[in-house]
Amino acid sequence: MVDGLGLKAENLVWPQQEGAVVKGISLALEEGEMLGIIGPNGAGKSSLVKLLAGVNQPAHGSVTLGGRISTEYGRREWARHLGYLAQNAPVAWPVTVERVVTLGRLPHQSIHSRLSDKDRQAVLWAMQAANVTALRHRVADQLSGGEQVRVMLARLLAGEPAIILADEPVAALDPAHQLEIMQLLANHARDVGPVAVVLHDLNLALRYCKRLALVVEGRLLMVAETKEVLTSSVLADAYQLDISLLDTKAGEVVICHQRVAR
Ligand SMILES: Nc1ncnc2c1ncn2[C@@H]1O[C@H](COP(=O)(O)OP(=O)(O)OP(=O)(O)O)[C@@H](O)[C@H]1O
Repeated sequence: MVDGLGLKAENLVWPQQEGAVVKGISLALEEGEMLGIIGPNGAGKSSLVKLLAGVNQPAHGSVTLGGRISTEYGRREWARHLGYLAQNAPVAWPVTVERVVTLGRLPHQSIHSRLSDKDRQAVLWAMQAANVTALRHRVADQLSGGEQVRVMLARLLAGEPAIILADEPVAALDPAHQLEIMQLLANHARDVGPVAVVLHDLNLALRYCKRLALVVEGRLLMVAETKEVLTSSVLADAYQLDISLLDTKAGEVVICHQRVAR
């Protein structure tokens, strides 16, 4: 990570002050953490992550990486530090999975350079990490939705970014692959650099994220330790949900929820 200083957003407003979707959010990713971003549909989570990722520029406020404002970075340099996985990112190209994953090396290559051994190793490692090696010769746009998410994650990992921003990466995955990808992201946070992940599954948030940022109507309602956010009163406010935390025999805590009676 650049200077070990991480990613910091201050007072982000988007798309403009009038009718803003993101209404003045400040947030910093801490070293070694996997931050969960939660909140109801339409709250502004994806819009926030696109601002953090530099996909959209704020009307007000700033994003800094290692103390430098995001707009001072060239696109390749930025992409070497920060990997962004968009929500429902479709694989739009009728090329092999291996080719798609290899595109993840672009930030490390000059325009006409050939693949180096390091590039090839990174691609093989990324395919293995995202569990798509068996799919490597398949045509990417013919894969299932869940397989495509894993391919796009492999493409991101091949770029070896320090920071990962992932927008609902597990929404289309079966339970086993959900756990696999969440563990992969948690390992990245522990060993490489911070991860911010948008989640709707509160049980996954509880299990994998030490801190949660709760976004409601374009504002950061709360950013705190996961167990402080996942309480009955906070979730009743944010989602109109009645929740119970249940201790299982295996020692894990599970969230059960139902709509608050109107
Ligand atoms: N380019 C845009 N211009 C104006 N409004 C937008 C734009 N993109 C999204 N919105 C609106 O901003 C609001 C927040 O959308 P966003 O996708 O950020 O929410 P979200 O919290 O990620 O939702 P979900 O959980 O449903 O994915 C929505 O009302 C959406 O219609």
